[in-house]
Amino acid sequence: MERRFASHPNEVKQFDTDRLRKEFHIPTLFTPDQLELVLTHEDRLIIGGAHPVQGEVKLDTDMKELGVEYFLERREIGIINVGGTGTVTADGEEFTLNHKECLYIGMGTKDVIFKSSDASQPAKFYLNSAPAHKAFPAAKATLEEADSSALGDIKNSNDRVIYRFIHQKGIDSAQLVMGMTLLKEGNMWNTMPAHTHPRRMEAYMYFDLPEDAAVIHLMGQPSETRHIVMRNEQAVISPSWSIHSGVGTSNYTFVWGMAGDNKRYDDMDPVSMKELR
Ligand SMILES: O=C(O)C(=O)C[C@H](O)C(=O)CO
Ligand SMILES: [Zn+2]
Repeated sequence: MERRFASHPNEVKQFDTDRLRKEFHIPTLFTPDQLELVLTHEDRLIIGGAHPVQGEVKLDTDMKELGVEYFLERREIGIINVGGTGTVTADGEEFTLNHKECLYIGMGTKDVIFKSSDASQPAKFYLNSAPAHKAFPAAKATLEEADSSALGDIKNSNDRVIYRFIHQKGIDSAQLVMGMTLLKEGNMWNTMPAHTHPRRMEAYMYFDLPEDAAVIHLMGQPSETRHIVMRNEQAVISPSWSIHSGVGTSNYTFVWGMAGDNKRYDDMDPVSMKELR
């Protein structure tokens, strides 16, 4: 498991492209038959991917790094499948996850195993895991079951639908909030006007992007922005002091996940367009 430390906005101002990417960009999430994990000290979120192709992948790491006996002893996890159909088995209970479906597994679950249903169309399980203090039941949600809202419009090139899976009025959790935003064809902007939420950090994972396409992800304090060029199936860490927005060279989908003081999706501080620099 890779470890990333938390950052101070005054320090981040000085970063060049390489350093920005080293601290915030997660280039590889899906390696065949492996588990990729990055633990950020921003609210201790673990961001990762399980990509079982020929065999099973177990949710496991060097437990010394987490100071526990098993991965979910003091953690909860949200899983969204961005690949072909697969199964997640949590302490013997099997859940089938189709493309763009979400599963939550609570604290105290000892064994989590990922498997693809068809090796020629393998599953890609994107993972966000946050520290938890209480056990909540495992629960699955499809896009139809998620709480959704339409946002933006074609005039502003940001016509999109936000699906909330794990949140205050949906799947219950200790602190994890997770969902997905789908941009309609011809729409390239997400989260503009931008916002921050000093009560929570956030991670984005962009996907459904053609191979030669990119999303120019914006981060930083509103008056001190920087950009990170993102490719398909890559993630980016957004500290609580940072905006998180992006414009694509084509439309795309992204998974967002948050951890922090509260689970109120609408607890955001809007940034006025005039403030951005
Ligand atoms: O398209 C959007 O706008 C989003 O999806 C925003 C995220 O949900 C977010 O940043 C929540 O804090
Ligand atoms: Zn946000």
